[in-house]
Amino acid sequence: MGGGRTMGGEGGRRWEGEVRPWGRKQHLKPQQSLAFVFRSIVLPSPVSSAPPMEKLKSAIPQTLNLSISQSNPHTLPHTCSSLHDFLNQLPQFHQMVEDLSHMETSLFLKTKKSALEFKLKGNNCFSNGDNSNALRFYTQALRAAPRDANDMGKNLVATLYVNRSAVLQKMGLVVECLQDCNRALAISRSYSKAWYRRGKANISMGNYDDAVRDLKVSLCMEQSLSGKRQIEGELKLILDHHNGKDFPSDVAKYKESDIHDQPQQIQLQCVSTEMKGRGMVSLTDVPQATLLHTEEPYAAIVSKHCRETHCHFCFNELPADIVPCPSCSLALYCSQLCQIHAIGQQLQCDMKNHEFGVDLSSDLEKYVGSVTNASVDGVHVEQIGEHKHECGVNWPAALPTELVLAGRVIVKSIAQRRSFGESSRIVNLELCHNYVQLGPEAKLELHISSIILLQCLHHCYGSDVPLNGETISQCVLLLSQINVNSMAIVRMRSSDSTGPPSSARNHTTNTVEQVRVGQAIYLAGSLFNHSCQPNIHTYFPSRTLYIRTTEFVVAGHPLELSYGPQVGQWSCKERQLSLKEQYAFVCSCTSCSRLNLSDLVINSFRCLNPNCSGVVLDSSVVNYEKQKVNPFRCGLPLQVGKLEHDEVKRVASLLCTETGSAHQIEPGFCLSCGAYRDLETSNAEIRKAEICIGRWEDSLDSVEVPSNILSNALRSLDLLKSKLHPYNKKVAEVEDYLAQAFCSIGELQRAGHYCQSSIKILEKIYGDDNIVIGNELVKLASIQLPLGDPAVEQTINRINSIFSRHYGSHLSIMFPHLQFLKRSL
Ligand SMILES: C[S@@+](CC[C@H](N)C(=O)[O-])C[C@H]1O[C@@H](n2cnc3c(N)ncnc32)[C@H](O)[C@@H]1O
Repeated sequence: MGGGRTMGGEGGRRWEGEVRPWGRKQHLKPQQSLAFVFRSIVLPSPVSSAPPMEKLKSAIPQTLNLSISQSNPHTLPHTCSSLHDFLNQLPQFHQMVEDLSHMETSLFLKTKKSALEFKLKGNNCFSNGDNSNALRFYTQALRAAPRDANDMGKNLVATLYVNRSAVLQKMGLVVECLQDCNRALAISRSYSKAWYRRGKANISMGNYDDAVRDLKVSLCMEQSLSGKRQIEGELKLILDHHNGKDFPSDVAKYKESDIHDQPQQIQLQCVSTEMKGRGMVSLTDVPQATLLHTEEPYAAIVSKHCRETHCHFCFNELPADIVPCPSCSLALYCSQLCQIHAIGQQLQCDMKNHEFGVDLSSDLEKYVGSVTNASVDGVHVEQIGEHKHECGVNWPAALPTELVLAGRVIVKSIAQRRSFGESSRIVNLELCHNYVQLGPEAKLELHISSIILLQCLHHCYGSDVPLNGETISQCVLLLSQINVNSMAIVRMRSSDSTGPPSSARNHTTNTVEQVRVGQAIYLAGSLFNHSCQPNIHTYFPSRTLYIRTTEFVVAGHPLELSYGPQVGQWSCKERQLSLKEQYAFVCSCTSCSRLNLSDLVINSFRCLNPNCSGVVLDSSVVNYEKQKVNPFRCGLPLQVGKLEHDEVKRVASLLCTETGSAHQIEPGFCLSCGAYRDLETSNAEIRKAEICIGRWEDSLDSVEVPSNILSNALRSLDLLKSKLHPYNKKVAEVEDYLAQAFCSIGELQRAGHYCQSSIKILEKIYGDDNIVIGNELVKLASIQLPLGDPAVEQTINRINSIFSRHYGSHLSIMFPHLQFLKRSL
């Protein structure tokens, strides 16, 4: 279950496993093309006057358009150079580049004026006891404040950190409060208020030795008499309670050492395959749940919709004490360490203010040094600096994510090229790409996007990013590499991580959702091919890629993840179409090339013969299934090993007989007994049932589900069951919705019944140990718990076993809700 390659919405190689949240249908989303993204660029004034991409496109002469549409990697330098020459003559193109890359037009520059406005709002909220808004405004002020701005003789950023620390303390967030004090002190060591507030935070945390030292330093720094008296009072109160304890450090938030699991010594090898290009295998047998591979991204970027909620470096959720970029108002980090990773330490050190002005005892002097240097000097930071070149200009916010990611790749390549003394190319990742398979529209968009991106980078890097046919064509190919190789960094989110509902009425079940928080390029990770029935699983506790086997894999067998589509999630036809559309390849994985039971039943009809459990297929399925090799006839093992239920075998009994039979895979005819079903009539009735169910699904979001709608839905389910095969996925989906509806009206017994029925079908089409089943079992456990159903123990054990297989020792980091479920037993 791949994290997800490429650009676009759900369904691509961007979700690590299918998750079916209650009440939401999973639809195939068409790929979001660059055209779409560009059309949707909304640059707030004053940049909104930038000419839309469509205008640029329509200005391009027909002949140039034609040669671009016919271009290939060899002719790219020529077409790129011609388009560049053409665009260079257009005033609106220059205007667009100027709006995107010039600091003067930037919407993300810091200004003291707006910082002071936010500060004032924060102060007002704080005085009125409105802590959450005070927190919000101080954070806004910090985003807006230039790092060298002064406010009433003090550094404005330091003042804002101290103000925010006061709010955090009031909110009981003492660790965050202490961290903000540290940040203020890293800027201004002689800031008495910051030492005082730090002392208070240390008192709350029971760190009395530190609290006393903080207050002593604060006392030395304090100018006013009233202030001195207040600090003396506080010191007096705590001097009797010495009990030195360490406080948690700000830098502890992103520590590689938090993750104990190390990849085992499995030797992986990149091999060439006939159908899929390069691929990865292991040289030895690999047991299930083995951590095979970990890798840092070559470049990574936060998703647009997570910019305000997730750290732009490690992609974890932002805490209350957000650390903004010191140079622009766009980037946000969860800690100073992540900030340094993203922009480099240089900027921090500039801020250091070594003057002190007061004589301290050597003991206190040492203490001050340890506090004010800790956050920047105390840890080894690999300075990636991937955001540095994006600071204070519009293009990183205005251009599509994959284009900004390409910018990060190019900048890193340039830095590497410099250190290796190379100069001929701006980028060469040696990854596969899909340029030749792209349509005319997509090729044109890649040309224009590359020219715009390189213009923006050229503005910052000058001759290091030359603008010519060669460099633009390298960028075009890079974008088509990002198309097929980038992975989505996803996080599992549980809808209820706090606890069970207090009453059965209006119960909402717990669901697990995946959030796409970022997009990244992993060089070795890009060499793993796709299988619709993968044997490895990828996940991202931070921005590091982890790959683990989900089953025993013999030496030399391909190690393959899913780029999105999976057996059980979609039929073979849907998977093939999706992979073709998004990655431009015809999937030749085992599930797409050999008959398997899941693909036969997932969209099938019931046999008319009441004593037969055979499947009836429609023509679109038949066309795909007919092209597959029949493993049953060839004596090959079943590919969906976990589907060896007798009853499922019976539905395809024809296929299981090695001798063959008179029956063929033909639309409308039962594969088992050959009985004919009129699919046109069946489909008409199914459509009626679906309309009724659709109406009912729409009502699920309302507070009360009308009872007549529920009884209609139950009737529709009966109708579907009379036409569709018992393992048709539609039946599972309707039962899942019914479980949700019964939950919402407090009928948990019935909810549990439908939830279980749905899971039984999904087990047949996905296999018992698929992560999807684990996610469905989380819903079931959240129904069984309030019912006091003893079966919940077994459910939770199964969840544990499925998720351990996928996340190994990272299970508690990836899915903290499981701890809660276990405690509830
Ligand atoms: C992320 S790359 C994987 C490594 C790639 N095979 C290579 O040689 O660099 C994705 C590309 O590999 C190929 N590929 C991956 N899985 C495949 C599959 N199941 N069937 C056919 N081609 C596949 C496709 O060309 C796809 O665009």
